[in-house]
Order: sequence, then structure tokens, then C-alpha cells
Amino acid sequence: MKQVHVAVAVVVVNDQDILIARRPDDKHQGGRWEFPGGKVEADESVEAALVRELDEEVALPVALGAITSLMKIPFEYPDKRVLLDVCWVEANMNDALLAHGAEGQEVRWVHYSRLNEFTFPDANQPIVVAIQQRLDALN
Ligand SMILES: Nc1nc2c([nH]c(=O)n2[C@@H]2O[C@H](COP(=O)(O)OP(=O)(O)OP(=O)(O)O)[C@@H](O)[C@H]2O)c(=O)[nH]1
Ligand SMILES: [Mg+2]
Repeated sequence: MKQVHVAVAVVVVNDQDILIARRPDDKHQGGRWEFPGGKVEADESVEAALVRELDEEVALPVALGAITSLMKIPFEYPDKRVLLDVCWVEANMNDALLAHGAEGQEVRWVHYSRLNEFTFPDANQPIVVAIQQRLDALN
């Protein structure tokens, strides 16, 4: 199976709240919560893919300088092989207020300590752990 390179954004505001969205029922891992993002296109950097996906999916403007790499997660689903290229994205409050499900999906800002209450795709478990470690250290 070909590996799909996916850019994934952990968008953080005030070192507290994280942006999550619900995947449409008819898509891979449908119905689960996700961090916004999507496939990296040919000749596109991960950061550029995230600027594009955050605009398309949640109408959130971010500067390239606000994006740093967090972790890479190779994962095999029964039906799909992915490489999640997970980045940390610091958003400011004014931009965060503009964010919404631009493709009709439900989106929420969730306090990082409550991420465990949501069901994410199986590949995401290490991401939730990393977010909580990082923000616990700052709070
Ligand atoms: N965006 C996103 N995708 C994830 C996460 N975790 C995870 O396993 N994936 C997987 O990564 C793959 C690609 O993500 P995607 O469906 O958002 O891709 P996309 O925005 O380009 O959508 P499209 O396929 O409709 O063009 C999917 O198979 C999805 O299940 C996550 O937290 N966020
Ligand atoms: Mg997507």
C-alpha cells in the first residue's frame, strides 16, 4: 500500500485550548474527531499544506512562522497507510474567533486536559499524550 503523507495541525490558543473537528461520516475514520489537516500535495511543504488546509477546512489564517514540527507518526490502518506529519500551530485569539467548520463539519475548541473525552483515529493517541505533556509543563 502506498503511504499517504498527511499534514496535521495542533492549533493552540493561550497555551490552553486546542481546535478539533469531526470527520464527515462518509470519509476514512468518519465520525471520529481529528486535528485539522490533510494530504500534502506534490511539491508542497508540510507547512504550506497546513496553511492551505487550515484556510480551506476551518477558515483560520496562520503565518508560516507560527508552525513548528511536533512529531511524525507512521501508522497502518487495515485499509490505509499514513504518515502523520504533526505540527504545533500557535494561533492568536482574534484569528481563533474566526475559525469555523468551513466544510460544514462540527468544530470545537477544547481544553487540552479534556481531549481524552473525544474519540480520535487510532493513529492519534501519541499526539494527545504529547499535547498534554507539553501544556502541563507550561500551565
Ligand atoms: N486531518 C487529519 N487526518 C488524520 C488524522 N488522524 C488520521 O489518522 N488522519 C488520516 O489522514 C488521512 C488524510 O486526511 P484527510 O482526510 O484530512 O485528507 P484531506 O483533508 O486531504 O481530504 P480529502 O481526502 O477529502 O482530500 C485520512 O485517512 C485520515 O483518516 C487527524 O488527526 N487529522
Ligand atoms: Mg482534511
